[in-house]
Amino acid sequence: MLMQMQDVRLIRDGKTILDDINWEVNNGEHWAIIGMNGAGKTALLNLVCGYLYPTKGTISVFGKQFGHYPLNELRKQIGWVSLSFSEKMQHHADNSGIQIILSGKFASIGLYEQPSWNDIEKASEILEQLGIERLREQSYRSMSQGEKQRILIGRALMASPKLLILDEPCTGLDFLSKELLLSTINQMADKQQTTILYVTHQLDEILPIFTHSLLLREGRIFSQGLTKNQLTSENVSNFCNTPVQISQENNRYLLELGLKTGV
Ligand SMILES: Nc1ncnc2c1ncn2[C@@H]1O[C@H](COP(=O)(O)OP(=O)(O)OP(=O)(O)O)[C@@H](O)[C@H]1O
Repeated sequence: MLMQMQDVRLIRDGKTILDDINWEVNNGEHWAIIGMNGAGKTALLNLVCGYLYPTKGTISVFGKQFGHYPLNELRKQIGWVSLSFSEKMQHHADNSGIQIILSGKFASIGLYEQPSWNDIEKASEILEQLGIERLREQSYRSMSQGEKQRILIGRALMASPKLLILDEPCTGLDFLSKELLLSTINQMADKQQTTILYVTHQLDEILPIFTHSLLLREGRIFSQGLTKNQLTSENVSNFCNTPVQISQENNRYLLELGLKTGV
């Protein structure tokens, strides 16, 4: 088992942000975490990485319970790609694609240590696997938003994380860049050993690689399990308190408002 939360509650400033969280992630699974704004998705990820501590309940990551494991060791094995991280990277915008990827080895923002030949080889492999070799020498500053996201995923992979968190990676991307990013994620899931937790508001981003889904509403798990059982018209209609019709086309989920009458 990779991660387990038992009966977790999180209270901050007198407000219950998460409650009754029972969730298990196993090797070989990739999870989509779906929730509206303010549902508690970021808080949930902060608990996984030990940036927040639960008010009640227990959390184990990689088989070790919190409090029994140095958090910096744990975090080295978790890659987290988010918009706030991408903003921090702006201070090192002169770095090239390969330099940014290499910095992931040292968990630093910016490259201060001399990488070995093995590191450079690994970074080159990642560039190739993600289909972004052409960004190798290009400055981060000059990359498009979608290219930056793909480089940051590469950076996270450099540390060979057991768990990779992609926090709304398609935010701000145009439809073409979004499709390119999704296809990169698809390829990566195929070739890397890492388990992905993918946070999103959008059902069309939930690729077939996401075997499992967790639907979070107002700080509680609304439902969880195999994606194909979660993303049904009935379940999603109940989840959003609005009748919706879910269909699948080319292995992608589509959502339409309103139920078809069938007549
Ligand atoms: N320190 C805090 N004190 C009080 N409330 C907080 C604190 N941190 C988060 N919250 C609240 O907890 C709720 C969940 O926040 P969170 O950022 O986890 O949501 P989210 O699902 O990631 O939302 P979004 O999709 O908009 O990013 C929000 O209502 C937020 O205002």
